[in-house]
Amino acid sequence: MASNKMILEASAKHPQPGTAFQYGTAGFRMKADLLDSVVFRVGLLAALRSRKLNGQTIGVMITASHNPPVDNGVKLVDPMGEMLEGSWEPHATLLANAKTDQELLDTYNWLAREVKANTDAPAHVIFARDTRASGPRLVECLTDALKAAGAEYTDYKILTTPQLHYLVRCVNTKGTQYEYGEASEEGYYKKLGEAFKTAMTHRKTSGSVTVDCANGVGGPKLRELIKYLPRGAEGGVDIKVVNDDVVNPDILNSNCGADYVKTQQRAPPSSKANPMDRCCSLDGDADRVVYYFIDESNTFRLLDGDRIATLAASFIRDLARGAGLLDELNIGVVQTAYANGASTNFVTQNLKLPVVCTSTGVKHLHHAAMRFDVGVYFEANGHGTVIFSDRALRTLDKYEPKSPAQHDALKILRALTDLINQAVGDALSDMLLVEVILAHKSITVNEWLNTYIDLPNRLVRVEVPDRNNFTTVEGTAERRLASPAKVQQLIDELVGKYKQGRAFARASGTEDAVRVYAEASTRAEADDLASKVAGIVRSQAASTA
Ligand SMILES: CC(=O)N[C@H]1[C@@H](OP(=O)(O)O)O[C@H](CO)[C@@H](O)[C@@H]1O
Ligand SMILES: [Mg+2]
Repeated sequence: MASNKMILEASAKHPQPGTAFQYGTAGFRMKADLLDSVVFRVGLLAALRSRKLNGQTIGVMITASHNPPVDNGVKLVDPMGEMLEGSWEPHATLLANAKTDQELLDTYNWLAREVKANTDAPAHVIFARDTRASGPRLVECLTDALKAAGAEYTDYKILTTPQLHYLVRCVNTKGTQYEYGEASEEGYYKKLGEAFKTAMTHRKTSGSVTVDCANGVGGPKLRELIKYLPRGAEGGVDIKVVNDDVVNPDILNSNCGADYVKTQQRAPPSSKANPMDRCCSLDGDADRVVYYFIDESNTFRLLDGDRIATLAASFIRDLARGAGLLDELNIGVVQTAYANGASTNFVTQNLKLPVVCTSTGVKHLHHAAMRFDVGVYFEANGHGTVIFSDRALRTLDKYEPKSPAQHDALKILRALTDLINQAVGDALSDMLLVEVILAHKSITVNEWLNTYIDLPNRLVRVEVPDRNNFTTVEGTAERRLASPAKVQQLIDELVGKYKQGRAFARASGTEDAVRVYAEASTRAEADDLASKVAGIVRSQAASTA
């Protein structure tokens, strides 16, 4: 039973440090030292959210993903394993910014009335954390809140972010026709392992895959998962795990991991991979993956989220056709404006599938993907997954194949619905998906790369006095600026001068900067366009400051 006195007393242990906080694209994320009060307050909100949703279980993940080891963060997971509903993000911000314990209590009680949540009703919360040194302390802040708010909770200790999302979905679907899986860490490995084995029937991977785990939680979890997977010789996959040192928390995300590889456009310096070896990198909480290799002329080649999306869409489309279900299933791809134009063309022109462009941030992509029977969504940086609608699952379930070939395709499609994490993008599950597809298509990473040629592109970060001056036009998926006045017009005039030119600028949702993206038919043109657009942004930002 929650009591005002208990909340006041517990809150007094975790005073607000006088910082202004905001629940952003990826929850709260910053220097771990500043987060005690934030995590405490997120605990109160998790209890409230569970109560609002009739006692369904809410997840809390403590992680700062690819950020440096001194940072940490916290985010909420809704009952089906999806991100917190957008309309509740301001509630989190409001609680985090209450200045005193009394103000916090008043805000909490006001919020409970506002959302019509009975603070005495049962509340259920589960949580986990990544490997950061600040994790255990922040867990104490969280449990102080859950106790004070009278919520029942389970501590799942150290997990990847997608594992926690999986568990939330399992707990909330238990005993229903949509039961997602066994609500335990082992249940996660078993589900992926069995689906992988089925999807690999009569196939084998070529060579091995080297997985850089960013010295984060993905390392020990991948080692565990491997125990449930058949090896290469048994029709499975040989996985070499590297950068999996979680004993020394200071090397997390340091010169390795998906963010390093994507932003630096190079393999981790520690990599011992030979030319043409298949490699991939996870990020610090294992919800993001990119593939890469060094080609025969020693050039680094990246296979990012766009490449995974096109590979998956092409495979699933072929399977649907093979099963005789292509007309039954509405398959689509969801990208953001950062997707390479060549990938968008490949999907629409070669695969003949629809592409939807959304604002940045996985929750936008996930939402748009839900409108398809099979929605393939990835951000270029490797966040993403494939989701199957209830209608698609029912169709796959009741369909009776009319030939052995249809039977085989259907079997693989069904296995994919279990292999691919339906709650959220999952680096471990996505990696197994890529391995399955490469084995089925019997292609190398080089052949995968040559499916289409990327347009040269450049992403530039521009620091401005106030990024909030940069707003986008609604309905354009952040591809056009509404303010400062004239900027968009100047960008348009410039872009028209470049062959296959495309460029846009938008304020980052996670960093204090404006991001400029440009692509064009040659490297020199893409670089030139990016630097000129950045110049426009800088000068207009200065004139509006
Ligand atoms: C260009 C880019 O990579 N943007 C990233 C970054 O968002 P920004 O709003 O651009 O800062 O962080 C998000 C959260 O991790 C991620 O979803 C997104 O893809
Ligand atoms: Mg992450």
